[in-house]
Amino acid sequence: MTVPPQATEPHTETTEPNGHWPLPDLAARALGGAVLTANDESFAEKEHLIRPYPVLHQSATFGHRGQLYDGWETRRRREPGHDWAIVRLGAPGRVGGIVVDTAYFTGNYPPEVSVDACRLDGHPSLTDLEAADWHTLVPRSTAKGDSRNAYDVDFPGRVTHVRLNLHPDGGVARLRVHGTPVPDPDGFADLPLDLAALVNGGSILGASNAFYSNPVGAITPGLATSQADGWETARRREPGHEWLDIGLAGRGVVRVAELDTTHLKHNAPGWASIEAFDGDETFTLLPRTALVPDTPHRFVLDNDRPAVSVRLNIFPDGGMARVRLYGRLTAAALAGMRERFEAR
Ligand SMILES: NC(=O)NC(NC(N)=O)C(=O)[O-]
Repeated sequence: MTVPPQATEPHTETTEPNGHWPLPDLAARALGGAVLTANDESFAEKEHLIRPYPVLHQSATFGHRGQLYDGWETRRRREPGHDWAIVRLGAPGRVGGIVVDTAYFTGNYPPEVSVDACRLDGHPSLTDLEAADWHTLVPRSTAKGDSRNAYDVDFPGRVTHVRLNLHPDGGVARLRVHGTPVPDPDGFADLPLDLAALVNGGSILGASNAFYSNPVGAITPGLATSQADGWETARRREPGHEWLDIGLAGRGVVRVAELDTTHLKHNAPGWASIEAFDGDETFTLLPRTALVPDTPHRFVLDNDRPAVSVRLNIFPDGGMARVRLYGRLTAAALAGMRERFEAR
């Protein structure tokens, strides 16, 4: 199916099943996720499963293989067994919840699904994956048609790949694998890193307003593709200002802040400041500073104090395409990261 890109899914559609601040989707294409293989994709291609966009549908749009779907759809199975697809997580980590979205699949959704996981660090081949030790994340469970089927997951340890199983066959529009990244500290060597980056273990802890987009975009790799890709608030009509709280990859010293207002042409904040938190202590990383629209700004900070989280204040409102906080983890934080990576 040829489906044009839409704005990325709004914040409200990515809420994590147990109701906390949404855990990011570890399978997201923007993080490097990929649908590696499927046993069957006769009706519709497996790659649709991790598209970041809301599901599109037009009824009675028949192609050479039947109705076109923005999802993965297998043929009607005439022999025993089930269908499956394997997805590589862009950010390997601990999985907290899975969403199997069957939007628009009504007469052809799988009545039951299950999800397995494995951990194969490095760059495994499909043959390696076939031979891997797979564990159950979601046992065989009922799925509804045309619905966001959300399943809680309680599975310890780092997952690198998931396998979605359809019992016995059918179509699924999207697969979201919500969780917490567990990075490999070896990848950092002894280099400074972006302590805010999701793939390095940074997280969004809260936001005063996330009306237009999921703020996790602001700590996602690469340049923002449009205004929908980043953090954008509604227009503020009361006194005060908006803010975004970011958990750092670990306790570390931030030396350079990058505040990128790219694509925010008529809605960039006028000014920004950054406060840092370390236990009971609060200190200023960046005093209130003027910003310009549609521009990546780099600020070298006069700082040698470690912090565990920061608050980015924007005045009075607007958003931020990307926030990068370059610095170094403390030795203890690096050791903690290694422990989490090695936990099985
Ligand atoms: N892509 C399809 O045409 N799938 C199905 N049929 C319709 N009409 O959606 C089916 O499962 O037979």
